[in-house]
Amino acid sequence: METEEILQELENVEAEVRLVQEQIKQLVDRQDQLYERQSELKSLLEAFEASRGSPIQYGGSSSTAVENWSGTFEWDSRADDVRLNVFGIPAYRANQQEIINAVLSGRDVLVIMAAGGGKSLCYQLPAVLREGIALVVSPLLSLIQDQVMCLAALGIPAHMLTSTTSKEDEKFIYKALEKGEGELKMLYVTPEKISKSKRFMSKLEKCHHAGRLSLISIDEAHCCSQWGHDFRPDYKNLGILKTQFPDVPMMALTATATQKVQNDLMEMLHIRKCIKFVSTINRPNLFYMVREKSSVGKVVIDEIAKYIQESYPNSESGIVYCFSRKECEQVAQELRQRGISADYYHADMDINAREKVHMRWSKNKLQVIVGTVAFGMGINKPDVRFVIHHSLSKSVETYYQESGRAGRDGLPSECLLFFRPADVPRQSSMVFYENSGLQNLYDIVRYSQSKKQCRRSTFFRHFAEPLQDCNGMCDICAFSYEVNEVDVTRHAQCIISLLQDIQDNNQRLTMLQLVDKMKIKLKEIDSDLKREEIEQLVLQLIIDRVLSEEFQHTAYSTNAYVTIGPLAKLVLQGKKIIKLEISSVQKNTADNKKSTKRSLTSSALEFELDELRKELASISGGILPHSVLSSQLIRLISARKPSTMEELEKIIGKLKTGKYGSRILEVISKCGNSEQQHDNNAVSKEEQGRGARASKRTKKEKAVVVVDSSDDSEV
Ligand SMILES: Nc1ncnc2c1ncn2[C@@H]1O[C@H](COP(=O)(O)OP(=O)(O)OP(=O)(O)O)[C@@H](O)[C@H]1O
Ligand SMILES: [Mg+2]
Repeated sequence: METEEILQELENVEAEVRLVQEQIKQLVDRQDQLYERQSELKSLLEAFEASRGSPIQYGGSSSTAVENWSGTFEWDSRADDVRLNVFGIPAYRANQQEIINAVLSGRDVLVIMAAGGGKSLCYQLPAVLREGIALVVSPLLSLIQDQVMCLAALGIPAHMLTSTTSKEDEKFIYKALEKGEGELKMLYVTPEKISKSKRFMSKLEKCHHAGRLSLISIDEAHCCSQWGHDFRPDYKNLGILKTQFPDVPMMALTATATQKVQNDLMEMLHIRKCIKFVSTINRPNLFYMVREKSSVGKVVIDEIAKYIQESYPNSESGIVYCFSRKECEQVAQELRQRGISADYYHADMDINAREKVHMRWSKNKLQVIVGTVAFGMGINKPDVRFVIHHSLSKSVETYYQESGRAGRDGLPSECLLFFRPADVPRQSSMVFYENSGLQNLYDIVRYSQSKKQCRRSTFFRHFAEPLQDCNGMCDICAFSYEVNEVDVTRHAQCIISLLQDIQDNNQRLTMLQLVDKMKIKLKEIDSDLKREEIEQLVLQLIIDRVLSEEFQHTAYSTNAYVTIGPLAKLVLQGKKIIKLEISSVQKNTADNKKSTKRSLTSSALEFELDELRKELASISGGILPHSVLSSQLIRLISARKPSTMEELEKIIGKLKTGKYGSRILEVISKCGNSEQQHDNNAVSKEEQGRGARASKRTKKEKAVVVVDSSDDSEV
């Protein structure tokens, strides 16, 4: 062999080795994911088998087979009294009573309950009932402040020990811990206090020694696990609490946790024998929908503005999530120009400016917050009626969390995602280095692209939970689209050979460039695929690992390119058939309109009560309107229209009736006569709104792809 020949072959062999290594890496990643899924499915199966013949697993407690936490307990009547007359809560929600019973029986408890499910009551009520001081660990100052303020409004002595606590308050708290002096029932701290303050820990030990530490509660417990979405290093050290105070019942609470996170946090907190209460992740009051996103920025904003104005004419609260800080500012400004009260929130702002925006929104003085992912865990507003994603989230889990900030009060709310394929490469170039980052992204892309599969089913699958009925609460189930499955294997082969040629010439293509080239090339095979369908196909091939994304760093950004993937060969050999879902018109029948009948507008009385709670909140030392009366209580009062203090007390309890009862009854009697008239108007307005929304959903724009790669991003 000539030297040149050897070199040539060596080069080829090395190139192939690189390719094989890449394929091995992808296969190993895939194997890991499959193992993880396998273990999730096995646990699911075990759970099914364990619960066979006994009550349902989800929505019921996983411990029902062993102990009956819904039976009668000696504290039942005291607990009922505190629930109604102190917290103003007319009835327990799923699992709350069982959890409270387990804690009051002295057991360690893990609570997995969806956002807004009512986890706080599960530790606040036992804290009131048990002798001594309950310690609550919570990750964010804003969450702590909000809770302490709400508890103070209910007359429950709660304090916080954080970086903002004054010397005087600190002294009061330390005295209460050490000597049992002063009134202190609940103490909120950030995890740093446990891991960094020896002084605090020594006071806590004294409190425990004197038998006054009643309960330890770890809120947002998923922060313990590095597999969760919000890992906090200081949460890792909280295991010390169980080691030091083994006889004090500990509760760990979180909104969502995969099996892996659950196991991890039980391990970290040393509560392996805890009783686990898993409620469903389903949020039946949320309506999920996806809309095609125009490539023209202004058109997207027009659509968002129109949607908000038509669906929420009474300035109901909402959030718009954007990809980058720059985008947040632009979108907020453009919404304002269209007459919507909106402001932005992102990590680049100083903390005071951020807090100011948050407070205006919490007090209903601002309708919409346009935020990046930085606007997250601290949000405690229960009456968020809509969450719009201007851009794609990075995973199903993130989308579930972000969209889940809607409707925490249990009332109907909407989650709308604007999707265009061009948003995918800018996300993938941010997440590709994360553990399973690309796979997680592709899962949410699958959610967004699907035209046939119920949106909810994605969440059940992701959290390894059995499917539940969607009840027409997603666009797919509500407006059964007419979908044709078209065999596009030939088109896929064409894409692969085009990419092969490009790679043979040592060139690369971005998704946008590939789609451009394909548009021309497909003419050769007489294809009538539209541009957006080619985009959809390229994305589908990436998700199905026929193609791959590859990344290259420049000084300013990371660029995503499309290359041939591990399964391309199968397609070329005709062993893998590729089908594309193409939807034509939607069947928007009267029937499915009926199934989405959601009561989104309020009656005159609800409106007046909402005004009243704002007024009462501002004269009650700046507490938030929802801690005066929740939206759900407003609905109950409007439905029952109590006319005496006694009747009102049955709905909102003694404490709230004592404080606000006379004003509430005044509003009810004033509104009595005009109510019917307003109701009629409201109904016709709602019908109009729905009609308009339905027709908007039928409208389709043509998508032209523009890849923005220079955006600054939050992550
Ligand atoms: N049994 C109940 N009936 C009516 N409202 C309730 C009940 N329990 C709690 N709530 C209300 O539901 C709202 C959400 O409760 P909470 O803040 O405890 O939710 P959470 O489970 O902690 O959610 P997140 O995961 O978002 O923190 C609050 O306004 C609370 O007052
Ligand atoms: Mg909570």
